[in-house]
Amino acid sequence: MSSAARVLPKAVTFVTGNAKKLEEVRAILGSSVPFQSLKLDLPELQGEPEDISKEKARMAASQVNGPVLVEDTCLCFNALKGLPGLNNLLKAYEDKSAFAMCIFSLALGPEEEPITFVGKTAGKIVPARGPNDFGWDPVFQPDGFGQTYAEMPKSVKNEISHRGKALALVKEHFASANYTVQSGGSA
Ligand SMILES: O=c1nc[nH]c2c1ncn2[C@H]1C[C@H](O)[C@@H](COP(=O)(O)OP(=O)(O)OP(=O)(O)O)O1
Ligand SMILES: [Mg+2]
Repeated sequence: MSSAARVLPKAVTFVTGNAKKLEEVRAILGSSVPFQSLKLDLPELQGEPEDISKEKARMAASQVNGPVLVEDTCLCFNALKGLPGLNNLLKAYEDKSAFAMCIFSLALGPEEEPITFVGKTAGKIVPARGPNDFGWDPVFQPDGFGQTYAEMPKSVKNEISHRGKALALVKEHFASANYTVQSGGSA
């Protein structure tokens, strides 16, 4: 079903201070979701992941005064009942299973209810292998693979990752929502 195009006052701003994240988001979204990026100082909130993400989107949308996409990621340990935690803490537990979770929230403006998109990839915590340039990539080995995130080619990580799965939903949303940017709004 196609619906009338929703006109946005300007292009979506992806708010992050993390360059590695931005690199992956660019690679995964390509030209399917036009966006610009911006680093904002936003408080790190406490609470349920989806609530935190929505609140972050609301705050970002009011600072930008326009549509924003925000993202939070955690590595959650099943031994700790899904809590994010320090890898060292896990040494005390037999159960090394974990999942990587990514939540994006899209707020079309400061007064609009954010929409969330969640991606999860199950795996286990292993002794570090591979390049050490992005967070916990060297210690997370996704189920069904012999390599850690850090050892995989980027294209493989992006295909199967928590971020890739969440962004597939973001892409679907943009494809069906049919947003257009007001002329004069930055591209
Ligand atoms: O795919 C990933 N592979 C490995 N490590 C990752 C990944 N994605 C996030 N990370 C790390 C970065 C940060 O140490 C922590 C929490 O991330 P998180 O709070 O969402 O990111 P951040 O504060 O660096 O950036 P932002 O400005 O977007 O909130 O997990
Ligand atoms: Mg953060």
